[in-house]
Amino acid sequence: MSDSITITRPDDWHLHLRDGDMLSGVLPYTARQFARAIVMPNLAPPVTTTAAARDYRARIMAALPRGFDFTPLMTCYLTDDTDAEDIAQGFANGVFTAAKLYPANATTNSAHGVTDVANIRGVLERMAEIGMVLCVHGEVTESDVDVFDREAEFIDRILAPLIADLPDLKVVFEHITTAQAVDFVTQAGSAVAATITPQHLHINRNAMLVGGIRPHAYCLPVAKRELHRLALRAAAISGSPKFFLGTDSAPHDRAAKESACGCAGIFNAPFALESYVTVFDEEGALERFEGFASHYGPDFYGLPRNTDTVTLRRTEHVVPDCVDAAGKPVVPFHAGETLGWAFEG
Ligand SMILES: NC(=O)N[C@@H](CC(=O)O)C(=O)O
Ligand SMILES: [Zn+2]
Ligand SMILES: [Zn+2]
Repeated sequence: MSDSITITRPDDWHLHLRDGDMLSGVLPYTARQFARAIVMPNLAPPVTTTAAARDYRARIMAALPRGFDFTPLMTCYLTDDTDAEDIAQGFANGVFTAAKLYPANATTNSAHGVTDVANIRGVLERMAEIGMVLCVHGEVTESDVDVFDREAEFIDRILAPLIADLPDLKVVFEHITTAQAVDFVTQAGSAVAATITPQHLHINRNAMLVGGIRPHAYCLPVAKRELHRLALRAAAISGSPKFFLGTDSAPHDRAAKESACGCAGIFNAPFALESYVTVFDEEGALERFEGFASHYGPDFYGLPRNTDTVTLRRTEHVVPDCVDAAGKPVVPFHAGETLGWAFEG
């Protein structure tokens, strides 16, 4: 039983950094562990143009404390009116790394999202030509579809036809939560990959609903039955380069979560690597952690792997009930639990 593990420094391929005080408050937690992160564009208003992404990236860099080496990789929030020329130029200029498909009203700040993928067919075709990755929040939004079925329905109704139509388009099916998504990604060609969050490896829907309603376990896509969690764990530790790390760390201040209509999102940035490595350890797959955390993401995006390393050590520590994010209290994932691994840097 090894007491420590040293791996190539990881990147986070799905992250919400927010803006303003919240940005300053949460950024150090991510920058402490990760070299780069795919930064989600669902601000209010969303980041829909190269100019807006350039400004947002500058605000992120201004919020980064001295001594951290961190590179934000920006994404473009696709709308029905996205200009293919603008995002292609943003990609060519190194402002955009990817573009993000939010089905309209699927999740937090997605009201300006795409109402029908047919409306962005030209943009997606252009992205396929230039090799720009499409990140997807994969849930349908029809009111007659049960919330627990929305990801599986998305595969059948939207994703499978899209991939058949544009087989060269690089697609990351983000924060997958179902066995159906695991199967779909496994069987798809090499242009299709998926990210997996720590929470979906640790919790099923009971964690949210048994013994009281627990708003800090609520995120979208919502955690599913145990059989899905087990399928996700098997995928994460499989060694398949199609599955890699994306935390979907999504901070909301405590009051916005503990509400009659609580926001979706789990803030896992403070102990993200500790959370993931626990899963690989429990599964007896520590030797496959580095691929998932540090290799398959950059390989898929066509970016170089990081060259420095980080170390995690087997040490018990209790996760605080609440952390401060520039004056705002935010409840972290695993609050009050004891984790068996600590990040050393
Ligand atoms: N995952 C979440 O539950 N919430 C995210 C949005 C998202 O990734 O869908 C957020 O921005 O809060
Ligand atoms: Zn999402
Ligand atoms: Zn997200």
